[in-house]
Amino acid sequence: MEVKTGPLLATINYPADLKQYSEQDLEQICQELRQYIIDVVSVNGGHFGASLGVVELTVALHYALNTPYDKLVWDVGHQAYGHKILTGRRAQFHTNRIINGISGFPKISESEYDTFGVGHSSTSISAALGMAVASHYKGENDRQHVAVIGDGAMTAGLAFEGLNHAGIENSNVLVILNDNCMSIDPNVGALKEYLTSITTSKSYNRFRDDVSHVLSKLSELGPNAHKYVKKIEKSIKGTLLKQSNLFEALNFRYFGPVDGHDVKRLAAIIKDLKDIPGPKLLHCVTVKGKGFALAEKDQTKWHAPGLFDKITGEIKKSIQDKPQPPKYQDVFGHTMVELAEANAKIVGITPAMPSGCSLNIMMKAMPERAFDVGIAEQHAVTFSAGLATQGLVPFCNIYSSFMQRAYDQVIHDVAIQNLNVVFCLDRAGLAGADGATHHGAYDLAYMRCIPNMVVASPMNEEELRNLMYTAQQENIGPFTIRYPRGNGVMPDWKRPFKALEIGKGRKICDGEDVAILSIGHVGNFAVEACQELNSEGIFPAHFDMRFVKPLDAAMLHDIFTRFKNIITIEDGCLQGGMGSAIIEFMADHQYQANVVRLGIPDEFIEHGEQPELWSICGYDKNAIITEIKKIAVSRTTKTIAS
Ligand SMILES: Cc1ncc(C[n+]2csc(CCOP(=O)(O)OP(=O)(O)O)c2C)c(N)n1
Ligand SMILES: CC(=O)[C@@H](O)[C@H](O)COP(=O)(O)O
Ligand SMILES: [Mg+2]
Repeated sequence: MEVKTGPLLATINYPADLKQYSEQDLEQICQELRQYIIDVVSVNGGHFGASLGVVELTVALHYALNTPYDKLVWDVGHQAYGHKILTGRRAQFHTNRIINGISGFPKISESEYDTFGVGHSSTSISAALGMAVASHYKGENDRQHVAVIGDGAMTAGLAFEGLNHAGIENSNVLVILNDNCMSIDPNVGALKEYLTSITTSKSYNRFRDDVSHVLSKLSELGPNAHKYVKKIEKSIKGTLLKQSNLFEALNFRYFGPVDGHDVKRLAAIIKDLKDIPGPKLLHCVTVKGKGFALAEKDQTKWHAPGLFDKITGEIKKSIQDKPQPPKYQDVFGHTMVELAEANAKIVGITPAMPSGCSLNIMMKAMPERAFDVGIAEQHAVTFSAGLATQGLVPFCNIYSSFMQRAYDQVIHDVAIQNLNVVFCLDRAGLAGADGATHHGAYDLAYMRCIPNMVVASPMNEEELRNLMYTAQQENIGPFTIRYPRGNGVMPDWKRPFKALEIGKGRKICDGEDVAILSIGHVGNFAVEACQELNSEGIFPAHFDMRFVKPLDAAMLHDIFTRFKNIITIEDGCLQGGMGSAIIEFMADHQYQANVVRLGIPDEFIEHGEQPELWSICGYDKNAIITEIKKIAVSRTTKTIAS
């Protein structure tokens, strides 16, 4: 949909166009940019509050820096809509996150202004430092390297690894800490409290301002005085400021806190900082959702609100003719409370996704037994391991793609010690509009190869509950349950718990010609496909594997004995996934069958609606029907020929 642009913004396609304007015009440009983001996101969806919060910072950065020569790295990238609009993509912005449209995150292949592909958090400092060191090797010492990182992203270990290294490299790196006290949910942890204290501490700020004031006055005494000032500054920094400021202690020159919505001041400061070599950190204080009152007020809801009426702020619900089944994440959240009420050993852990995974339901009901540990997937896993060593039963809930970051912790801290940690992997499979960075494509493959690990996936809400119930039993070892983004299939999901036999699948329907083996929610696509095929006289058998590890050997022996055509279906990568496990079983037991695997091919799948992506990857209902018809037709042809 075509959306109108304000008069100044209409003239700006690239940062060079921005530079024709005076500092006095920047405020109007910000206002038009903010309005444009509101106009487009309201009809198109996507992340919202974060981009509104950095409008001034975005304009100031592109005004003061010489991008793309200077390197600007956005952390996570969900706040980079303004950046996209100012760097050649205003006309495409209405295609944001839509299939074949532009990505919702910076992406190297999309623009030379997108210096680093993002989506997962806390990579910006390391990436910018890598670029800075490379510039130094190439002799391009006038180049600036800027990492814009939020207070939420700053809580991850990776961000501190970057700071730790940058502090001794003497490279041209400017870290801009965009501090809005928010992650998706309110930010948590001691670092957050520290940032709040330096933002609000009058005595610290007065002391720092006094020091700067005295030093600048001394500098005015002439070039010789400048030398002494540097010496005094060094010794003050070496002692007092270092002791009172975390970033100074890591060898960064710390500037701020500054008002991140004062575009003129920001542009001036960024220009000044260009002349200061070495690692620097500018602490900007901003408001997430700035300029859209409702988004400022309920920042979690407006992180990514979906479509909304930009005048009334009413968030549009998709109109369905019948009540929808619940989201898997909500079944997880409510089931946690039920299980924890009955089992005092259960605790819940999320790395910064309480709303996204619905652990907030447990955090509200039993706050002392549910932990948001910040963006810290590695810590979440090892913290869970520690809890498990003491006999507690941690349910560690992590989005499937974010779990990739904690792989060593899963193996080294949990699986080798055979600890009773339950991993609930949300957003497993193709996640939709967030695209390649967020698809939970690899979990079946990366969990299946770990000794001691049980790997299961529910086909519906009842199975999710029963798997969670089963996993809490004592001495069961590490247990992974993965389920997708979105709704299940059972409006009446709250049924009594039943323990499931580990490694046991179930037959959904018997049939002839071909056996469908599915894992997880995609089994419902197979059910629909079978219904349609039955009406055409084709009767495939269908089995819900439920567990990818251990496999149901008895069921598989029966299947391989009776069927020569097998189709496996999974919402996960084909390489190493469930279909691969079935082929391994076939080879190990010397069966011979024609096995067709449907799932995510060996390539990165872009953004789009989930059904569009399932269709592209060839494992939705229609794709299953097509595959089965190929087999059924070839069987009929063979029968006629013989
Ligand atoms: C490794 C990883 N974990 C979790 C997320 C999910 N996530 C995306 S944005 C976000 C909040 C980031 O907060 P902050 O960096 O402060 O940015 P803000 O939204 O406040 O601008 C989270 C938790 C992610 N993208 N990557
Ligand atoms: C940027 C980011 O990582 C999150 O905001 C993510 O987009 C959330 O995804 P869901 O919408 O599936 O919770
Ligand atoms: Mg934040």
